[in-house]
Amino acid sequence: MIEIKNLTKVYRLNKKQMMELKTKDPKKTAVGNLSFQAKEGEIYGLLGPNGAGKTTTLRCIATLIPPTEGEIYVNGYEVQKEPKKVRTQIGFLTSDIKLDEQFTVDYMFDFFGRLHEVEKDTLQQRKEELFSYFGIEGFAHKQIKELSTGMKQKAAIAVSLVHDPRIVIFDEPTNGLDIITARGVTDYLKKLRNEGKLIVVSTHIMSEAQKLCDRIGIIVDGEMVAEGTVAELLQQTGAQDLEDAFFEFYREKKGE
Ligand SMILES: Nc1ncnc2c1ncn2[C@@H]1O[C@H](COP(=O)(O)OP(=O)(O)OP(=O)(O)O)[C@@H](O)[C@H]1O
Repeated sequence: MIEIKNLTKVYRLNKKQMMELKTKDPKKTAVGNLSFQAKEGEIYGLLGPNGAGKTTTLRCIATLIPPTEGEIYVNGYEVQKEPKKVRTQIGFLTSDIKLDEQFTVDYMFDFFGRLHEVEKDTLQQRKEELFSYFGIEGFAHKQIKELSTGMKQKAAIAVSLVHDPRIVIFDEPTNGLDIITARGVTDYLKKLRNEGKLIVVSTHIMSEAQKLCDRIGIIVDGEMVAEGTVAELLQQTGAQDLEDAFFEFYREKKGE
């Protein structure tokens, strides 16, 4: 289970960033007072436009950056107090993941398996399962720098799942993938959910959120503006689909 209580993340901007944003304020609040819970057996989606604060929230959950204020509990472990314990519970994937270019997928999988102290036979079994599911066998022994974007993404997904985490956090899981590979990824996330795991994804693709997520939190300007199942969000707005519902919440937040 993930519990987020009043998460606020403020970035300190450098001079270049201040110039780019045309601001004199050296602080940027990316996420403000955000709270939500997500449980095992569901796919929870953070839905929001570019710059809404989705990646920042996921990175705080994954212990990659510290919250400025608030608390995040991952299966009872607080991210700032017990980050190592939190990392044993989660698999984190982001589309800008850096896999070492000169190594092979096979090597990276074994390397991360050892890092997570996965027992040798279990590691082999998981490798066979994941490589077969994502069609990685054909390029498992190629250097990462030789792979296409989609191949790299598949490799990154397999590596992030090496320790069979109870919670899977994917930042824009289908980013850069063709429709067939994207379907393979979303089907796999559903399979994990059906096995009782908790999946948290971020997306700005309405159709993906509508089809994939059991519950959705809509984020605008770092704040949660609505939360619920697709049916609940449609009911709250009287909209026909998630895109229309999103615009209702968006306009309300922006005072339009
Ligand atoms: N390292 C950083 N330093 C300064 N500002 C940042 C930093 N990272 C993100 N931001 C700013 O914080 C805000 C939220 O960014 P974030 O990447 O979390 O949004 P997002 O919802 O994931 O957007 P996208 O869909 O474009 O990936 C944006 O205004 C962004 O410019």
